[in-house]
Amino acid sequence: MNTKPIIALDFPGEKEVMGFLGQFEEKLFVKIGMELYMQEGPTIVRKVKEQGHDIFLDLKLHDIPNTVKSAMKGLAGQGVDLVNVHAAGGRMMMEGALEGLEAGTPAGAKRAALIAVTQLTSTTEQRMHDEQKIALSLKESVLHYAQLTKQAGLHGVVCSVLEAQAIREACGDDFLRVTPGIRMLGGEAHDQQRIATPDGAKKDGSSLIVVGRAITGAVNPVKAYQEVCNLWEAN
Ligand SMILES: O=c1ccn([C@@H]2O[C@H](COP(=O)(O)O)[C@@H](O)[C@H]2O)c(=O)[nH]1
Repeated sequence: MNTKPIIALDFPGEKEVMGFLGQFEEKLFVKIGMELYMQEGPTIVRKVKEQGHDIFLDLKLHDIPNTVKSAMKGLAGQGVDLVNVHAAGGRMMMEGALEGLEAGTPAGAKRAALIAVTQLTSTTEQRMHDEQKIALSLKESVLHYAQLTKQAGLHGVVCSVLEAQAIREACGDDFLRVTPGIRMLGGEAHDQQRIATPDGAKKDGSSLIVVGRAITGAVNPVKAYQEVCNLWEAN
């Protein structure tokens, strides 16, 4: 898998996305999430793909197993490289997602890797206790979801950098730890709670980093991306 930092294309529409991508000369690894997909649908995936970029389609599916299986079957034909579900949907749902992905991938095409969100990087331990009524520590909860995800046969998880090393030790180095919540030193956290720098992420066991506003909100996004790459690749 491509290990370049994944840029979160959290834009309201195609015009903004193309304006952003047009500033880059190289092929990127980008993330299309709910904001963009809800506006533009599969067309934006096709158009970004046509430009030669790798795509993480971040729709975080979470429903009953049959529904997720069918939805994943539909997504499988869109030619993306990475897709995801919520681990809280349970083992049967994740197995269904994998079955749907296998069934929907066109013959001869490469199947997307499937990962599961553990605890969102915007969540704190206190909020998890108060709102989800999970009595474990946040790290234990993330680790539990990672192990459940591995048992279901998926390729890895979305977690924060703070849990990446423990997941690597428990689930093995091949099991992906995809970490959003990346900020440059002293950068504004916004709604993120469990954050780290790109070099901290590499040191602490991330396999892939997801970076949105630190790049898309920069005055010079190409320069900001290069700075992220330099820190990520330095270690
Ligand atoms: O736990 C999660 C899962 C997904 N995300 C997504 O990553 C990006 C992060 O954007 P920033 O601007 O760098 O904060 C965003 O698209 C989220 O939907 C996450 O942050 N945390």
